[in-house]
Amino acid sequence: MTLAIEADGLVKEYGDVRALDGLSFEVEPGEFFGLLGPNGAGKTTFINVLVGLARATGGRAEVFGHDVESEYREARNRIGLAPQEFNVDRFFPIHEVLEHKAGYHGVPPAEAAERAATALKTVGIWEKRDTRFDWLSGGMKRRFLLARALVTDPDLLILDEPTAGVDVQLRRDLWRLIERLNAEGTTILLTTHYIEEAERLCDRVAIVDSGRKVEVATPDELRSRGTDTLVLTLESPAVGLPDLSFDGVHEASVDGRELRVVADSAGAVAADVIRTLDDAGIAVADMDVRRASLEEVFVDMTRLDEEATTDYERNGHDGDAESVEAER
Ligand SMILES: Nc1ncnc2c1ncn2[C@@H]1O[C@H](COP(=O)(O)OP(=O)(O)OP(=O)(O)O)[C@@H](O)[C@H]1O
Repeated sequence: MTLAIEADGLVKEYGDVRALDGLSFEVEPGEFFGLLGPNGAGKTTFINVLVGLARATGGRAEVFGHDVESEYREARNRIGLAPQEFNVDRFFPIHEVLEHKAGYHGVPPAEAAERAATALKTVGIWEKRDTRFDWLSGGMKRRFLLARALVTDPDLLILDEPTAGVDVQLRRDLWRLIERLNAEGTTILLTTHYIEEAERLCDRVAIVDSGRKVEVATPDELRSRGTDTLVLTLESPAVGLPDLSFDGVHEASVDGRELRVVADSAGAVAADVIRTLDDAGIAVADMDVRRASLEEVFVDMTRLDEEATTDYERNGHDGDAESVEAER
């Protein structure tokens, strides 16, 4: 089966900045795939390489089997991109902007007009069709970027921070719409700073940092790598604690009536903790388990990666880079 995205050892250097440092991963057709990483991790650079806005310094990438450089047109025609920046022609009514876009991708005029209408209706701004982009509200601008990405009927929809700066209601509307597109077969590549968004929408996520892949897994798998916190409410404030250092327990602390036990798995230690408390004459009134959020795991993973890089650099790596490539 042809992969939707195949990136293999991608490198992108801007002067002495290595925006991509050997990035490799694969996205299956029909997947909802998230790209997570801190600011400057290389997410937008990766997208720019896929859509031909930046030329990789090394490695290769394919979109539905087409090399993004040597088969630029074929690859690009499969992609709809809703970028982070509002890079829209501001002088034409928005329906015309969409028609031009479809025309540029080889769609004949009558069909282009039809597609423009459909895309505007899909994102819910059809009544604004004769308005210029500048006159749309911030939320409508986000909707419009999505319409523009959809007008070429893409197989791969790339959404770079699609809900940045929109209100909660619109964010949920956009989620529903994107989920529907995915259910209808469109492959989605999403970058977002709202980890909750990735957790809710994505089948798998890649965590990238400093231009490198740290991990690829389902949100659930990633969360299970974080720690659980067992929160016990005691009948009365505890003065001292019995020894709770069972296998898998990272720490135990008490504050008044609240005892918190941080462990790899709350389920694996709960019975031992309660029995030990009971033996020590400490009665438990209530118990709750809090699983690590994807956000916590993400922060841990990117911090660990940061520390590893620093050690590596301390040990003599000079990170040299060559000249800046001419951009397309
Ligand atoms: N055109 C450019 N010229 C020079 N450096 C660049 C250019 N584009 C990106 N960079 C650098 O490459 C690195 C990766 O940037 P990129 O925008 O890809 O990160 P990002 O993960 O998308 O970040 P954010 O989450 O902030 O959007 C950064 O250090 C950035 O400063």
